[in-house]
Parts: sequence; structure tokens; C-alpha cells
Amino acid sequence: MTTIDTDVVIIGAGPVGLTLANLLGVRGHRAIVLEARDQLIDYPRGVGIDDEAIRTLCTAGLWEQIRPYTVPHHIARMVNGEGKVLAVNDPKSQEFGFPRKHGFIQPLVDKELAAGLARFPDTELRFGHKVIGLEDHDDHIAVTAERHTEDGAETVTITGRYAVGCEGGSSFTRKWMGVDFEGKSPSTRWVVVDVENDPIGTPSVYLGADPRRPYVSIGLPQGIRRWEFMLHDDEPTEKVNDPDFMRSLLKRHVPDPSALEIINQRTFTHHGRVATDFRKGRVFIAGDAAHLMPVWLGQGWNTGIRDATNLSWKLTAVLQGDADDALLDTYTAERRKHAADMIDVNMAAGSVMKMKPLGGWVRDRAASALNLVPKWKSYFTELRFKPMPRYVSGVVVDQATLTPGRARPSFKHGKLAPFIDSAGENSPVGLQFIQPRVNTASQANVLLDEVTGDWWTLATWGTNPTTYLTPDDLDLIRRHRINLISFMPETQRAWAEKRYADSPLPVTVAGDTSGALKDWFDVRACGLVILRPDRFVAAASLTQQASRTLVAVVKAGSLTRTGKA
Ligand SMILES: O=C(O)CCc1cccc(O)c1
Repeated sequence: MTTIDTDVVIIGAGPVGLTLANLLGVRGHRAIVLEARDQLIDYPRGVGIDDEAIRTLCTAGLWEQIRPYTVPHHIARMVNGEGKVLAVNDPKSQEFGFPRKHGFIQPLVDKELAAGLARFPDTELRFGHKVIGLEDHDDHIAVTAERHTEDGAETVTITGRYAVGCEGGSSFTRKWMGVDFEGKSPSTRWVVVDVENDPIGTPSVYLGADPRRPYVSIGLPQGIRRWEFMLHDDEPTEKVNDPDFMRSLLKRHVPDPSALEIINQRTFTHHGRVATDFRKGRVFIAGDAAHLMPVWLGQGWNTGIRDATNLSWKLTAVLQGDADDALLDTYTAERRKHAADMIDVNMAAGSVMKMKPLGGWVRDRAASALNLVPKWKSYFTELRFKPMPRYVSGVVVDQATLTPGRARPSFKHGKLAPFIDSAGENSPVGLQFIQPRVNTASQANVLLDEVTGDWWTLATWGTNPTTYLTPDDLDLIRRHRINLISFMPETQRAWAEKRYADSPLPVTVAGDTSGALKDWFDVRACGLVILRPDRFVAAASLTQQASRTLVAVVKAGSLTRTGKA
């Protein structure tokens, strides 16, 4: 038996496990990924990457490698049985630095994620390792895997500080944790067909809410066309092996179904399930191991990447002694609710897709009426129906903590608000911060994350962020390597760079070339934000509240290194 030691053992080399391993590698940790298969899954599954996930891929240093396997602005249209468009999902904004939706080819992206691990001396991907045992000792975990060699089976034990199960819906790790996988698995089956040399050539996504047979038709990169067809309850699954049956499905979509170059055909069912807890002791689950959702908004892949993003910085903070173990409890608190909300929206979208003729008639009329109301129309077009992560508990600081006892003022744009309403609709706390392009003394026209880096940031609008910080605060900022940034109109940058040159700690002045940062601060009545390593807003306040806000974030994040015994 062989025993190996690492920091984090990751079970499963799907996109979530590989992304997590890359994020840990980028931050200098050791990680071993154990994969039961002998190679990565080579058939396409997910087809949509969103802007939040791209931000993570940039942090992992892999976006440039992955970009060639994507197509931007993947518009989705829901059409009825007559091909009439009922709803369009075509968000035009780019608040996080990239188009909101991209189509992609998952196996090629997974391959780049796997290749990315070669950059790190202490991360490793081990194929053919089937996990058969997991033990949580108080100060470490031990994962046992079985490996088949030419001489028979070998047992390998990997010890680490933490284990993360990313091995999909039938997760060994989740079962080991003994948590429930709540929700539903509707019995509806779908057959998916991918073909080369797209015989249609339309670039986007069509969700065919056709009462005769719901279908999906998607234009993907590299000339691939995907179709998905719902199987009726009285159609046995084996029917999809009958070429005549498949041709009958395809013939409504393409003139000559017999001439298609099929590269993949599979059947699947949708699930809407979420684990009751994503953590047990030193063991975590992420991605499909923690939640399964139908495909309708293309969010299964992205929701898993969000888990990896959230968990990776927290593991880093604890592994390098920056935070107590309590920080890791915020992983379930932050990620579970969002995954559950995403499942609900996807299950609802599935019900709309599968409506029978009478329900479909009502739906079509309702959709026509809703599209006449601009507010409702934008609900679809701007992706507002995709629940954005908003963390209300976890590493976030609410207004009551900053100004105890003070009644929450109501803030409306255009009125002076004395204190930010952190719990209100307009509060940025718990939301992802925007990512416009900025200029600094050393970087021109760069995305903001290149300036903030991938750790903590304390930023103010229009002032020097050190002004209201005490010597103790500055010490804390130094210990935690918190980046200090002053956002300025670009016209003010040269002045600020000169003026802030003697600051007690270095301050980067970021020139707001597009006005996006000014607009952001303008409607939120706060002058200071503390951004987490995943670029979510941990706290927002008036600039003069800097010290109190910092202390509150230290508490919410279970940060150590406070310098106080
Ligand atoms: O990214 C999108 O909007 C499409 C997601 C989708 C919808 C239906 C089936 C499927 O495989 C993906």
C-alpha cells in the first residue's frame, strides 16, 4: 500500500474538481485529484459558460486557453409549436467584464483545465483511482483509492488536510457524509444528439416548447449542432437505438436527417436535487455531488464553478493560517441557498417547456401579454430571472453590525442617505462587484480584477483609503495582504497618484475610464467597499466608517492575524 500526503484531496476530475485544483495551485497549495475513470469524459454535457465562471477561469489563469472553445452572446429563445418566439434571453450588459453568456464545448474546456495543473509542482491528476474509503481524523483526512495495475489491484491512501467530493450526482463523498439529497428527479427522458458540420447554421439556442414534442436546438463552437428531444412516457428508451425513430425526430428540423454526421447520442433525465449540507468536518462536496439541476438556463456547470470559487479561497485562508476553521462553515451557508434557488428556477422553466396543448395555449397568450410590458420583457432579456448569488449570511457584514441601534434609513437614488442600507434592495453587500476596465500608473485599459488581484481589497471612491484607518487597522491590512485601491475618475488619477505617494501603505489609484465605477457608487450611497477574494462585496460603508467596517469583516471572515493575543 502506498501513502502520499497533500493539502487537499479532490475526488473527481470533472470541471469543478479541476477548477478547484487549479485555484488551489495558483495560490500555492498542494492538491491531488483522484479520478476513477482512465480519462476525462469525452462527450459534451454542459453547453453554457457565464461571465461569473469566466472571471474564475481568469483567476485560474486559463481563460486565454479556454476562449477558443467558446462563442460569446449565446442568445436563448423559447419558441412555441409554431416557431413563434415566446421569450428571448439576450442580456447585453457586461458588468462583470465579459458577455453574460457563452456557448462552449465542455470536453475541450475540461481538457484545458486538466492541462492547467501541469503548471504547478504540487498538484497532480491521478486517473484510474476509484475512491473506496474516507476517514476524517481530527487533524487530517485519509482517502483510500483502488487502482488496477497489470499485476492486479493496488490500494493507495492519500492523506490531506481536507477532502472535496466533486465526483458527480452519485457522489461517494456525499453518501459518506450521510446527508440527504433533497428534491425530485422527474421521470421525463430526453435524447441528446450532437452532430458535426452544423446542417442548420443558426448561431444560438432554441428552446422548443412544442406540445407535440418539446425539443432543444443549439448552435455550438466548431460547427457542432446539438438537439435534445423529449421522449413521451409511452416511448421506451430503447427506441432511440432505432435509426428510423431518430430520423423521424430530426426530420422536422433538417431537410436530410440521414446525411447527419452524428458524434454523440445519449439519453438522460433531469434532476432537481440539493444536499442538505455541503460540509462534514474536513470533508466537502461541490458541483453535481452537492446539487443537480435541469439544463434550461445552462447553469449546472456554472453553479459548480461558483462552488469551487467560493470554497477555494476559504481553504486557502485556513491552510495558510489567515482564518479559523469557522470560515469553512460559511461555504454551505453561502452556496446551498443559491444552488437551491437555481434549481427552482430551472424546474419551473422545465414545466413551461413541457406544457401539454391546453396549458401551452394559455402560456403562449400569457407570454405575448408579458412581452408587451417592458419591465417583464427585460426580466427575460437581461437574464434577471437567473438568480444572482446574493450572500445574506456568511462572510458579509450587515448594517446592524456597522451602526448598531440605528434605524435603517430608506435610500432612494437622488436622495442623500446618511448610511448605507445594507439589507435593502439596493445594497451591494453579498453581491459580486462589477468589473469595468481601468487605468493605473502601470496598467492601461485592464479589467479591474487584474488590479485587485485574487485576495482581499479595501477600496474607496475618490479618496485615499488609508485616511480613516488606525495604526492597528493598517497593521491588520499588512498582515492580511489586503490591497488598497482608490477609484477615481480618470481625470483625477495623476493628482491622486501624487497626493497619495506618502500614504502609510501603498495605494493603487484606479482610473475609472468608462464611468462604470462612478455610476456604481453614485446609486449606492457608500464610499467604501471591502471585496473578498472571490470579488463579492463583504461590506460597504461610508468612508469614515472604514475602521469599524474592517473590524466587522475580520469577525465575519473568522480572520486571524489580528495582532491581538
Ligand atoms: O445557455 C443556455 O441558455 C441554454 C441552456 C440549455 C437549454 C436547454 C438544453 C441545454 O442542453 C442547455
